[in-house]
Amino acid sequence: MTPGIRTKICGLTRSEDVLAAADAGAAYVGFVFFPKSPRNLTVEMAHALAIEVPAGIAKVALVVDADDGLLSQITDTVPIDMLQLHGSESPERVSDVRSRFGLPVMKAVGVAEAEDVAALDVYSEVADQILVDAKPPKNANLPGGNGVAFDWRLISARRWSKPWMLAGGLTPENVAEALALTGARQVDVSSGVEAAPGQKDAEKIRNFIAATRMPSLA
Ligand SMILES: O=C(O)c1ccccc1NCC(=O)[C@H](O)[C@H](O)COP(=O)(O)O
Repeated sequence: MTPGIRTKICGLTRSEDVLAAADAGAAYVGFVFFPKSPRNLTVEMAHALAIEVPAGIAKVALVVDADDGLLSQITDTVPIDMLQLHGSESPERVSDVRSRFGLPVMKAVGVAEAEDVAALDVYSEVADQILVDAKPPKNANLPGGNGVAFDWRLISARRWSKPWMLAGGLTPENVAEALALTGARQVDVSSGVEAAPGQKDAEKIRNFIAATRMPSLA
């Protein structure tokens, strides 16, 4: 087993899925606060799930262009460790959220073509982590969690000054190749470990994390 690759299982909605992620060795779990999403949680639901997460696994709250009211509601109610900003938040807003809420902030940046990569440099200056995700398809209802990958070669020679995660269309079958091509040390997955939108599949979670630990990724 190769230590070192850290996995975030995003969009958990059920207690059994939290336990499956923890048992499989997830480093982070993500809770989505976005009403249009099939993975959306109320703060009460998120609180109930968060208190079941074993110590040592970081709990991430994912929001999309959230105002301070929603962020306060989440941070006052749910014991989270990190905020994931997954909308079109500006670099200034990222800094503002960091200082107002006193939590590390991960900014998601969508990549579809070479020119999108520049934004990663900008956000890596202000965020604690960056999530290098696929840009949503044009007709998508969601800004993330679409199960769509981008061309990993676009970032294969790139490094940033902050920790970063690779996301977008990762699956148990392709994650080893994605890691080898990009050099990522952290990955984020939602759709690729689901049985249905919002319902994780314990075997897929296990297979996904096992695939990140292949000896070639040492
Ligand atoms: O999952 C959602 O429903 C969602 C809604 C709004 C913004 C982001 C959302 N998900 C983001 C993620 O789950 C991941 O951070 C990432 O986009 C990878 O998702 P996937 O391609 O499904 O593995």
